[in-house]
Amino acid sequence: MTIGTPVTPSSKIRRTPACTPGGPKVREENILVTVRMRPLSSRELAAYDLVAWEITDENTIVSKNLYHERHGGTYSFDKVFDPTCSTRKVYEDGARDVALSALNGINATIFAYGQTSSGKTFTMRGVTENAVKDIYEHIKFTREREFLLKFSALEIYNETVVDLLNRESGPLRLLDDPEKGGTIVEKLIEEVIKDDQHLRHLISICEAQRQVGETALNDKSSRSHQIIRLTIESSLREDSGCVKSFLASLNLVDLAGSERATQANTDGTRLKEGSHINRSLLTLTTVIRKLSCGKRSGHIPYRDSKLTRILQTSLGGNARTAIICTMSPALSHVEQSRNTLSFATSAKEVTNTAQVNMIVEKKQLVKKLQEEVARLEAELRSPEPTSAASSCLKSLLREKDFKIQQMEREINELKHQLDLERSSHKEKKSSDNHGPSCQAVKRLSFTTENDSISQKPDSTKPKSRKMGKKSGTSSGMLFTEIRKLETRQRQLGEEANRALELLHKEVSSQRIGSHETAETIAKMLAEIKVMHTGASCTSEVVHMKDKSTTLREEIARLDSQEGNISVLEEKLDSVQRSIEKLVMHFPNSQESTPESKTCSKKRKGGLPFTLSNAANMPNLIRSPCSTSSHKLMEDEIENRAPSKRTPNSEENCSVTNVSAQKQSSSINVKKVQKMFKKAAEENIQSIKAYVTELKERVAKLQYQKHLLVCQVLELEEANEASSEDDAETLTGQSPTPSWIAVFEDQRKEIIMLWHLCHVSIVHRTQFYLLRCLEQHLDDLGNASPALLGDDPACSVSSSIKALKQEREYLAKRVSSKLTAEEREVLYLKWDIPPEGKQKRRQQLVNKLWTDPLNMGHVKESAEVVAKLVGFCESAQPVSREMFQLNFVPLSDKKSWMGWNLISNLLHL
Ligand SMILES: Nc1ncnc2c1ncn2[C@@H]1O[C@H](COP(=O)(O)OP(=O)(O)OP(=O)(O)O)[C@@H](O)[C@H]1O
Repeated sequence: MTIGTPVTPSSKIRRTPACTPGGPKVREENILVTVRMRPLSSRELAAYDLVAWEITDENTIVSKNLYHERHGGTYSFDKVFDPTCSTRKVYEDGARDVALSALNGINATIFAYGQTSSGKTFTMRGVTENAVKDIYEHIKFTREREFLLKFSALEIYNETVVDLLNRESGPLRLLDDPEKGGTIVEKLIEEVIKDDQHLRHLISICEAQRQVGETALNDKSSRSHQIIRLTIESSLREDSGCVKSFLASLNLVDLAGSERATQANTDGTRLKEGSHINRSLLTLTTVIRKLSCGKRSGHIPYRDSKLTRILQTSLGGNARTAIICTMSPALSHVEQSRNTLSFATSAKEVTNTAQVNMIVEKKQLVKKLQEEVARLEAELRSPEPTSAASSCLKSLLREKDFKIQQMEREINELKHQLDLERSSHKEKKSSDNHGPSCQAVKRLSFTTENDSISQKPDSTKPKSRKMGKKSGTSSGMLFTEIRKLETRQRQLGEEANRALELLHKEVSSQRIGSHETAETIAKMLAEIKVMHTGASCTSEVVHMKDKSTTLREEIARLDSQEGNISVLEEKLDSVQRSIEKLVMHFPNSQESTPESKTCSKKRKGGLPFTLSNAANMPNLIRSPCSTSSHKLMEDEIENRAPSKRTPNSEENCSVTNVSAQKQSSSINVKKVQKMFKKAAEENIQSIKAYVTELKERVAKLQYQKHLLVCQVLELEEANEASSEDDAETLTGQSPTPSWIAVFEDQRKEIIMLWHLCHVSIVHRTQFYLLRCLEQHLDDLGNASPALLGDDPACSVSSSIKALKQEREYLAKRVSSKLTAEEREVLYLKWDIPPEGKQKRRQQLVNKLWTDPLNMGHVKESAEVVAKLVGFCESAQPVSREMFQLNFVPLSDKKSWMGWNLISNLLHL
């Protein structure tokens, strides 16, 4: 038989005719729905079952209403096939046209739907066989085109996707296809088909691999949904340079059948399978029912089952679809058959918008590739992290942390704005309106050196004191913050100064390093002193002007001091370099004793010059005559030469006594010299560590300053906006909805940054749900670096490690915080196989918060984490409002720990 280009019956095509090369024509058409009734089965015959249906014409089926029930009924479809109809006829009238569309670049799906043992597999086998035959006939007679066919097959068994060509690959993940808007099955094998025999062979492999089991209704009941996919690509053989190729896929779907446990007589594994089958079919029915009410009939729950996710484009999307509904004629199954017919009736109303899928012209492709190459080249040219990769990562992490915090701040601001807008609309502008500036002021919780580290807002204070302040008070607070900042800047200068002085002393007293180094240090010392005096003068002048100056002037002034901080940073850099040189000058700098190694290790744990002990810094710089050095020396002498030990240890400290020792023992003189060297070396190391710390603190100061500037500007903008809003409210205009869009966008960005920075998932959940988990965070014992405010420069690896620990912690709570049923549902939903290298609960927790681009996944992860940390302990489900812009006012809650953390981060 010769088969030309498949033709669609004109009755089925409502708009644009068949695909025309030249542009992607969209065609809108309803799903083709046919019904096939099988003969009574031997079981049914043996049970003397009656035929409950009558096919009155090729489109109509009528219930015989043997029991004279009220719900009789007539059903009409594109075709109704009686039990005598051959599968070839079913294929020709109910599937062929749709199936062969795939040869012309239109996606096509054919599936069989019906109760268990109604004949789905029987029908789909025949349809597939016929389709393969016709496809190869078509290829044979379409010589002008070249075809490339690929084959893949999967089954969905107990909500787990398995590759039928490679079962060993285990459960497969579904990914969203951002380009085509559908779903991709990750790692699904696609095999190029050589010929029709090869294709048949592959189909038979899948049949053998599929999950089949015996039930009371069917000896070989399919326990999974099977999808065979043929991808067909074709192009004209002549290479004219601008020829379009077609690309489409044909899905041949054999669904598992709906079943009643009582009828199918299932228990154990079969019962579990049955419940999964029924659940996914229910989702399919819901999707079809909703689509039949029109595409704009609200949310279509494609994502509720793997089946509907995979078939999404075939259900109301870019595909032509044919559904063959199979049914038993038996009276004993009349209810199930009625359900099938009702599903078929809904499916008839579903409209698809299929279009010809063309591959881009070659020239365009070449252009695209060239662009891509250019982009990659540009990327290669841009500076790459080199040997200092880890420090780059650190600074990147810091930058991202900063960005996250900034965004979190902005989100909170937006949320607050929205709350305000809402309340202002409700209360119609009250004179005691809480302006947005309050929020900005509230967030200004920098701590000074003398403040306590955890400056949580005093919840006992009346709310009105915290929230009810007007912008005047806010400005006052900002002034204070600016002053604090300046004081800190001054202190830093002083400390840098002190460090240099010490270094200078050390260099001159020990005569270490070159003369040049000593001179450089002296010069830097002088410069920093000048800079420091300049800064103090400025601050005094400002203090005089205090009352008259405006916030913006303050910030401008603060900005003009930027240079000072940068200079300070540079100076510290060169100090560091000088120290490096000095260290190199120590003759035995490489051969540190085990003891000095221990000392330096100890220092790593905690620098000697923290803020609190900065005043004691000079005491910590050890001179060879200091008690500790002396002790060290004594110990060494005691260990090495006990007999020569001098009773008066004070005498050992002076050079004269050392000379005396020299006379008596040359070994001891060498020892003492060594002591001196070591002490000097350690002093320099201490100063080096201190300078490094100073540098970090200068960086923090910069950061703090930026934050302050942002907040002042924000405060002023907010005040302006607030007055505009007031004016709007008075004129009765509604607030702008762009806040919502901005909020959504920023939230997405934050989620991505959280992911990239390995931020604690509890923190993410906390922020995502915008509810207070402070108590739970305390319980967690700050398991993650994201919860620790005192180490902003923590490394990526430590973040990952902490995140891992956090996941382990959460995994331990799975059993206690989730019911067995909840766990089971989650395991199925999240594709957690019963057997795996890790425990199921760990696997589940490992999957949480892993797909930042998928908002559904983010929402579900937040829900699960919230449950695990006990957030939803009151058995209240996580409300929808939490994920939208309808937040509970924060004033009712404890303050959120996050902002305090920011101030901790800023704590110098
Ligand atoms: N049209 C038909 N003519 C003759 N026999 C049929 C027909 N349809 C189905 N059968 C027979 O009925 C039995 C059940 O069919 P099948 O396994 O295809 O049902 P199913 O709907 O796929 O069931 P399940 O959902 O349990 O997998 C098989 O033995 C099959 O050969």
